Amino acid sequence: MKYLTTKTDLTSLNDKQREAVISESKRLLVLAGAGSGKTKTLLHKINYLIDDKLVNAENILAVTFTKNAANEMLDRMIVSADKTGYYETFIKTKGITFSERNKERQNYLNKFPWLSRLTIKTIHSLCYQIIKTDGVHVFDNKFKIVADKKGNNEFLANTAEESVSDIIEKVTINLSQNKQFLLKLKRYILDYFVDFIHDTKDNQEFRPEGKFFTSLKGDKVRSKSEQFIADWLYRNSIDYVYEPEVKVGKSTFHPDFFIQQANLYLEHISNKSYPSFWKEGKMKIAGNTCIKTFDDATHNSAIFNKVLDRVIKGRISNDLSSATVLHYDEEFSNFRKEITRFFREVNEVRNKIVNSEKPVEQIIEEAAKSEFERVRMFYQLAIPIIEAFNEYCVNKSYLDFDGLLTKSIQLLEDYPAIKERYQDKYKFILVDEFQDVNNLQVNLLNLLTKKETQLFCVGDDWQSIYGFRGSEIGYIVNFKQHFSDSELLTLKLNYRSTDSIVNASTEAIKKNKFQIPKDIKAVKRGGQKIKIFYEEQEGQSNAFIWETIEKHIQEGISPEEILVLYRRSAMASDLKQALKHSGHKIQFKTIHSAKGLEAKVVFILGLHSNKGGFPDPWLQDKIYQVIKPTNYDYLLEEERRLFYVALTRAQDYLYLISQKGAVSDFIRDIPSDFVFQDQSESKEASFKITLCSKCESTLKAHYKFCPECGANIQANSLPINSNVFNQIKTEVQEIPLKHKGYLEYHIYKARLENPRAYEPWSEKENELFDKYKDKFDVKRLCELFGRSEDVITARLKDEYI
Ligand SMILES: Nc1ncnc2c1ncn2[C@@H]1O[C@H](COP(=O)(O)OP(=O)(O)OP(=O)(O)O)[C@@H](O)[C@H]1O
Repeated sequence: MKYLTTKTDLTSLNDKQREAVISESKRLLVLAGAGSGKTKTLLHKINYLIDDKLVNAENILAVTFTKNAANEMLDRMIVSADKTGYYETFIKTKGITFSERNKERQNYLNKFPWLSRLTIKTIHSLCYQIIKTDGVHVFDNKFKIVADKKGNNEFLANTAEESVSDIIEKVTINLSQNKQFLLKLKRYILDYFVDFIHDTKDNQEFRPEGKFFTSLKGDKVRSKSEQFIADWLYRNSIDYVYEPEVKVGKSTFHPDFFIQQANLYLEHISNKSYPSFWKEGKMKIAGNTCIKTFDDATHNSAIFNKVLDRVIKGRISNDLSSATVLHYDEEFSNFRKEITRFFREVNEVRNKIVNSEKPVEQIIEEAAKSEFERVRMFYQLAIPIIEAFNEYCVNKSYLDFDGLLTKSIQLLEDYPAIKERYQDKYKFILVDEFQDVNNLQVNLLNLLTKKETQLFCVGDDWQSIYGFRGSEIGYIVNFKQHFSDSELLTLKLNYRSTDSIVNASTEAIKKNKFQIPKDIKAVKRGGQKIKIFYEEQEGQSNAFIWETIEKHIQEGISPEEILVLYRRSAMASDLKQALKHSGHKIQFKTIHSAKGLEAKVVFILGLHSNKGGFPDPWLQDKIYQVIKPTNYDYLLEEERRLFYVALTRAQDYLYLISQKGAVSDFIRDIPSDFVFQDQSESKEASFKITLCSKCESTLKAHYKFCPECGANIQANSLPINSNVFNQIKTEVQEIPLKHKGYLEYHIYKARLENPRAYEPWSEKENELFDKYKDKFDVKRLCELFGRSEDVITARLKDEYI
């Protein structure tokens, strides 16, 4: 590239990055793989516009997708402006709190007024500002934000006390005053969460081997038809006994139902029922009234309702209208988990409908056409809930995150003068992580952009991981179709990771069909190949991870530079618990929340092919297919992109945790050239174990004190081999299988029961103990000091070592 003199220091950029910075293109996409300096390029562009092009900072808008990313951008801008280097040192200081950081950031923004004139914001925060300023035309500018979860979000000061799920539950309770709605909801929860009658096009009618269907009353019955009868009785508040025992002479029968109020037995006849003449005869002799209902009638629920009305209600004298009132709480008290999951799905669908920009009527129509009963039933419940939710929010002046966008779009569309004001203000719009945009966001960007505006986007289609909540990878892949007269520039050098990591991740992502092929090269050469650990039992990798972390820390890597990643939080709970006592504060993150991060050492957990492993294309659920039909391959590609994001967070060391016999397909996609060769699925973890010569406990080699007897290990240990260890751990049956292979069993057990019990005593604790030991009994001392009774007793007797 030709030699260039700029006021802005662009010497730390490569040629392509510099080309992007100085480009005058009105629509430019800088496309690159991970770690290739996209954000760095975008920030240099802002500096360049201000210093070289003398653009007024007020005319620049930089958009990100998370508050963290916006803050990170601001921090990086301050660092480049602050020539003293103080701010850079400050933000790298260990242990500074979130609010200290915010305060210092604000100080610096005051110090450099041009920086505070820049608009560096999340897209939601930009919309928030738009609605606050001009929202009165389309909504209410005194609105409150309603968030998915209570707690932290970027509009905390103006967030409603109730969360989205609170409101969903509230409106559902309200709708449940209608008994039909309440029972329909209960029917859904019982059928599809409790009884798991998933995905069958027609519910199975009869299963002779057992009772699989739950009635609204809560008992288990044998067939869908019997469930229908039981439900009908329940809906009409008619008490019944299912399969009562009837003795006639020496014979015992179990008719299907006994309805005491009508003194009536009911036998339901399906084509799978056993012949009933004999039974009927006997019942008649005994003077019992037994009526029969037939399966054929159940195929039409209206007819069957009539049949039951006639044969049962007619025989009951008391007033049915005085039926007991049903209460939401009572009906669902045993199904909290299930109803919460249902609400989550309703919310998911609610968000997807907004993002799809399809009218609700169309969704209702499509759902009604579904060949799956579960889907039809779901939408019969979900749509009234969503409509009631929307009405509730309007009445309370609440906007959710998508609402911020839809209202801003409506405002700019309906009020051209306001739109022009924003267009004139933001002459330069820079978008980071462009691969994550959804329809609404692109609509908004289009409204903010006029012909003269420079739109500068950076992104990586390989890292598009928010399709599940509406982002559209098509905008980046087909950028040229969506933005006319646009240009594309590709960055090909990865500065973050070693070549094994770059090559492995590039090979893995190449399996995706919907992508822009890129030839990415690593700047860093050499380094360790990727290591894969194959667990034989769940949790067995914990010891391996612990030891690897210890090893890297001893080599001088700080714990903050170690990152543990996982697909879903549950995958890490065991390891978190196991590492709690290691004393090292390493970072744990879901892959989605690790976007944009980098770390020297990365572990990726849960790379197995069992249920809940990785890949896990959960959106395949037919409920979501109504709004946006997607096939398995499409969803699998998003999972693969998520895997790519995880791999590319690692700078130097990458460890993948898999399972023997259930290896994730994604691991198989990594060519063996990039994997540590001493590994095979069959190789077991090795443990460094020592034996305390005082009490003969087995323990980890690096322990200083024996957790059992408190002896000094350095002086009292004998190395033992892992065979002894394995022998011990298999002998102990009461330890859950998943913990075997972690720490030697009794250390683990003791530490779980009383984590602090065996830690050495600090000076302060010694001092307090001496002060209080005569004032309290042993039990209280155990509570106060978090130690076991034997330790406290030993101390009281001055026997503790
Ligand atoms: N020209 C360069 N010379 C040296 N280092 C660079 C250069 N460009 C980027 N880097 C370094 O590479 C790393 C990744 O940069 P950055 O975070 O900007 O990448 P990115 O493309 O936005 O990454 P990702 O998409 O994975 O989040 C950073 O540590 C950055 O300092």
